[in-house]
Amino acid sequence: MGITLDKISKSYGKIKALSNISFNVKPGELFGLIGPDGAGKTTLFRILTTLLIPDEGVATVAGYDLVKDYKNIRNNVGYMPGKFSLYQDLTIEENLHFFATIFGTTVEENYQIIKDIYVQIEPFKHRRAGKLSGGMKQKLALSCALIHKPKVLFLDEPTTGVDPVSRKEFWEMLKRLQQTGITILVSTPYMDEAALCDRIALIQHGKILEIDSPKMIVKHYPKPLYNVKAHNMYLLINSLNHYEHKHSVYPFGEFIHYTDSRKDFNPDDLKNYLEHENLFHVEIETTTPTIEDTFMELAK
Ligand SMILES: Nc1ncnc2c1ncn2[C@@H]1O[C@H](COP(=O)(O)OP(=O)(O)OP(=O)(O)O)[C@@H](O)[C@H]1O
Repeated sequence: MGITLDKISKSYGKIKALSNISFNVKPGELFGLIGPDGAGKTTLFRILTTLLIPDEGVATVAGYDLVKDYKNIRNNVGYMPGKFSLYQDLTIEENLHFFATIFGTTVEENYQIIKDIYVQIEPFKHRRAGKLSGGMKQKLALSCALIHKPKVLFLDEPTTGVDPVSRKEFWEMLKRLQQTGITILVSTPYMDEAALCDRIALIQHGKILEIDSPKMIVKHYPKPLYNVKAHNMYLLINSLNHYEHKHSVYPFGEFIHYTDSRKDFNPDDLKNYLEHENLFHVEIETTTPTIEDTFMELAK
């Protein structure tokens, strides 16, 4: 029970939030939507969870048509919106019971599905949701999104504003959840999380740039990429930016990621140029593009 989208478009007045979006998420797949703020991720989630109607295009979720079968979609999907979705004045336990009740089920009936996640916040079950840490809110929101045993789970930036340890734990949880057969569509602006998905779609300005597995998506990087290092990073980046043959220059950890506009680029030419610019200890070596490099290049 996956997801299919065919030429979905949506505008808010003059703003084209989504433009001709087509892709499939296979049943049981963990699929990532990767893009910066304003790329259109939330709009896409709201359409797929039947909270917004697209201007154009058709889509199915868990085998149901977005418009015709919207009630079935609502009963069969779990949605964890990016903005906090819980009732702040209700306790952990009350929030969970509330979500179970509106879906016509009970916490006891489906406890097995959330047990792994819920046991971590159960000791605080009488605490109001408004008083929880980011990581605890996130676990509660996920428990609430799962309590009616959905076939498809939508997670909109679930780790934004969450500390690195909780982020890591969250992704371990998602992987375990995936083993139960649920289809997961998750959005994130973090490229390290993209690498943990089965497949990813890179999205910007409402358009899909590329879709592939994290391993294969970097093969879409169109040029040889180089790590460049020298004694003074500030001078290095300035000099590279002024080099007439530069195609792209991005700081990347202890290196600058550099591509050249020429087909017959010889790194020795660049080295000579940089040494003329008074840079010492210049090192240039080829490197493998990351998902972030690929995104930056395709988004140009
Ligand atoms: N209700 C609205 N009215 C007008 N414009 C909107 C509305 N909602 C979103 N937009 C615009 O549509 C575009 C896509 O927004 P959307 O929220 O879907 O992106 P996003 O990738 O989820 O980003 P973010 O993480 O910032 O929410 C943006 O340019 C945004 O400003």
